[in-house]
Amino acid sequence: MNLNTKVTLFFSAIAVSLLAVLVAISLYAFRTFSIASATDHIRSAGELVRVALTESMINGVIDRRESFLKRILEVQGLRSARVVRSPEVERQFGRGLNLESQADAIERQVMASGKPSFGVIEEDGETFFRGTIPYIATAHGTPNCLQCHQVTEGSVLGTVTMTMSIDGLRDKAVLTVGGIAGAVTLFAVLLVLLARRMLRPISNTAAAVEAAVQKALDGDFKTQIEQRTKDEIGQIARDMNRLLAFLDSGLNRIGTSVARLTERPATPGENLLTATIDMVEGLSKAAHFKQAIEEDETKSEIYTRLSSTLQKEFGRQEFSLYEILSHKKQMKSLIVDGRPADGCRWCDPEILVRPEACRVRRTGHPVDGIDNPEICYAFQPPPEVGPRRHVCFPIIQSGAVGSIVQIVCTPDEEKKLHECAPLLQVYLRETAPVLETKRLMENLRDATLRDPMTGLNNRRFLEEYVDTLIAGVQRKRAHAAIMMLDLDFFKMVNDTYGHDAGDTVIKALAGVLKQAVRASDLVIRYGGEEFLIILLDSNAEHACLIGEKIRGEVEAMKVQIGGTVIQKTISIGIADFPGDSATFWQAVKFADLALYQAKETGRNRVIRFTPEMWTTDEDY
Ligand SMILES: Nc1nc2c(ncn2[C@@H]2O[C@H](COP(=O)(O)OP(=O)(O)OP(=O)(O)O)[C@@H](O)[C@H]2O)c(=O)[nH]1
Repeated sequence: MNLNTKVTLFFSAIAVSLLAVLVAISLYAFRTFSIASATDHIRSAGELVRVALTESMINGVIDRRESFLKRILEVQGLRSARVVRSPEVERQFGRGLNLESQADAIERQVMASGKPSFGVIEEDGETFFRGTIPYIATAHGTPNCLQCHQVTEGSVLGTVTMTMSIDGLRDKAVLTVGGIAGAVTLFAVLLVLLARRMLRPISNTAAAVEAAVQKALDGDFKTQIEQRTKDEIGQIARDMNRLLAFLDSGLNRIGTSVARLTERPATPGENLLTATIDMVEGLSKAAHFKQAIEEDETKSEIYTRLSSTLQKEFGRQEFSLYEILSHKKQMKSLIVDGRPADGCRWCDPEILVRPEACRVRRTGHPVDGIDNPEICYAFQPPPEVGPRRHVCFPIIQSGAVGSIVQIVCTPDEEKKLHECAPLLQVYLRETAPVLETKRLMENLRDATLRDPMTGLNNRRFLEEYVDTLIAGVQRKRAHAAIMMLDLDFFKMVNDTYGHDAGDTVIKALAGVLKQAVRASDLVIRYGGEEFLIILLDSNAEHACLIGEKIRGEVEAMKVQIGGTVIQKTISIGIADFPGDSATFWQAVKFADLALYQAKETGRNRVIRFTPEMWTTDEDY
């Protein structure tokens, strides 16, 4: 209900109430006044009749009283008048005129009580005021009643009954009350009109403010409210316009900044306010995300967090995360649909071994398979899942594509995916430098754990890795064979051909050793020309066979140095962990003892550790 209606109803209610009260009071006052007035009239007329009758008696013309009583009816408003004799008077003077002895009930009651009776009566559909007044015998006055009437003082001599029409009075009352009602109604109507006129600027301004607020809620702050008056209402309109203008320019500035951050221009017709709120919320979440991944320890944790963010924040269930292994010129699948995976689900697996087949990897740009479904031939969703679209984003690290995020969706999710793409790219931009830092740190760490000359892991790596290794062996209740290897008379190579030649031989040996074992086995450059091989899930017996194979391959190895071919042999000692010792480093020492034995017994041989070596060579 608007203000105008409320005011109209309010004043109408007041006017009706006022009218009702005034009419009630007026009617009551009129009635009271009319009765009082009629009573006085009848009392006066009654007294006149009494005086006239007394005079008639004195003058001896009492017989002509009937004519007097008829003439008195000519008094305006008086309808009937009659006198009734009391029984005492009848006894003294006879029954009198025809009607004078026919007292009705009221007259009898007045005669009995000596008290007048007044009241409104209905007769033949008409309303009258009737008064019956007793004539009381009194000893006062000249002549007094007792001079003629043989009654005691205070006796009722008779009654006079008169009726008066009160139609005139009623008409006047109706006229007066009608006048009052009309005046009140007119006053109320004028009051309502005046109030409405005064309220119009308020209600119009209120309606304009309401419309402006509604538009503002829809993101449009450009509305201006008409300033209709110069009073407080005008001030409200002016202040509201200032507020709207302030919000409009502020929101535009925020929106522009946010759009710049998200690289997402505002789309026509969208609610700028809610879009900005959403984007600011998104940016805030992205900032928290960045903080979280900065505190993550490894790249793997970052990818896992990114994966769960894609699921929880973006509602994505089908996606892939890839990493580019630049030094191997390969791509690695890390996560598919939220789970760790090393294969492809949504792309041709060829991209893993030939990253150029991946369009994002090749171009360094996002690939939008929604606008252009045929854009990337490597996108090959499994036929059984039905139609799918994809958008792929690069994560640029060190100026090149370091990782790739691929989002897959059904055709009816295209719009949603397009909408969330700018914010997703914000997340990926936040992720890029953190991933890059982690990658550099991992490379740095890798460098400290690797021998730069051979590319093999070094002794420090073994020291760091040993706990994991032992835990793995113990968990699987398996064995690990430890193989200690040392080139025979290597010093001669340096002495004869120079240190570079010695390096070349060591590098060639590293290649032979790497080739001789499985990728899961560990080949470690343990010292200068000393190597350690750990064969996982193996035992000493099997290691002896491998050791023999290595020994033969090293013996057959020919290293070309200038015009000279160098051939060397190698000695190998083998121990079993935990077969020979439950302590890993003790088992390494046993392998070293076996190597020492191999050297001692002529070199170029493979010797498996036996417990006697420990007891007989305690001084070693
Ligand atoms: N060129 C080169 N030589 C190295 C490297 N590391 C260790 N050496 C040399 O390897 C030689 C090892 O010699 P020794 O331990 O005395 O033994 P050996 O001559 O191999 O004889 P045996 O082990 O007893 O068969 C030393 O001369 C070291 O200087 C390296 O990285 N490059």
